[in-house]
Amino acid sequence: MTKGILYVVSGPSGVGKSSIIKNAMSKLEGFSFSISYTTRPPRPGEKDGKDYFFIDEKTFDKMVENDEFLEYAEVHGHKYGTSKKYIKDKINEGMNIVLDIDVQGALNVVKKMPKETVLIFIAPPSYSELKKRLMNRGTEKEKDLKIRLADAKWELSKINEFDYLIVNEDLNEAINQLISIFIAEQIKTERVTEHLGKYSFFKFEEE
Ligand SMILES: Nc1ncnc2c1ncn2[C@@H]1O[C@H](COP(=O)(O)OP(=O)(O)OP(=O)(O)O)[C@@H](O)[C@H]1O
Ligand SMILES: Nc1nc2c(ncn2[C@@H]2O[C@H](COP(=O)(O)O)[C@@H](O)[C@H]2O)c(=O)[nH]1
Repeated sequence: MTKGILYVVSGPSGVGKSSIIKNAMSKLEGFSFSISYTTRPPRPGEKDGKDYFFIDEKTFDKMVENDEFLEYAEVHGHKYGTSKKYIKDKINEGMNIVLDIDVQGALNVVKKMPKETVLIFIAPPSYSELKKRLMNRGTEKEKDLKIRLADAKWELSKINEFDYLIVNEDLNEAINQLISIFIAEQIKTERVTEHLGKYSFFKFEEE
């Protein structure tokens, strides 16, 4: 069975990761989104089991103790983690998985699953545009907004560790670029040649 690919989409808070991922995934089949666990309180309109699994600190710490996370991190003052079982099961079933996680998390995932992981960084056209997007979204209080913008500086310094860089200036262009990465990675020679059983061209037979 062909293994799935783990697409890890990362970048500063407010850059547009969720907007790009949701749009790209709505246009493709065979992709599944990994819903993270978090101790952050839900925002208005967010649903448990759809946007995140919203859990308390005690439950989160218990999951860490039980080794249930592929990776977990404290991000902008809250804890976030990726389910190890979900990822391993889906990848082994041949499903492609999309993760929306922070930069520390992304770098930890690639260490654990280097063969399956594709790292994609989403950058803003400028720092002031990032600030504007976060402020317009209006989901964070002044204090949290400052933390997210301060964290962005470190995150942006890690761009070179990623396989792909998308600058999200025009949203539609960014969506198309993500879709292109998704598709191109599926036809990488190293992935295709592992599963050539059903084709005969490589046998150089005359028909
Ligand atoms: N290209 C764009 N131009 C202008 N606004 C954008 C663009 N892309 C996304 N936005 C807006 O920026 C805001 C932040 O986007 P989004 O919530 O998708 O970011 P995010 O990276 O997922 O944030 P977080 O990491 O905090 O979850 C939203 O209000 C979204 O509508
Ligand atoms: N390391 C991880 N980071 C995660 C995970 N799930 C989400 N995130 C990242 O957290 C920030 C903030 O998200 P928000 O929903 O509170 O705005 C963002 O960068 C996400 O990508 C995870 O499981 N692990």
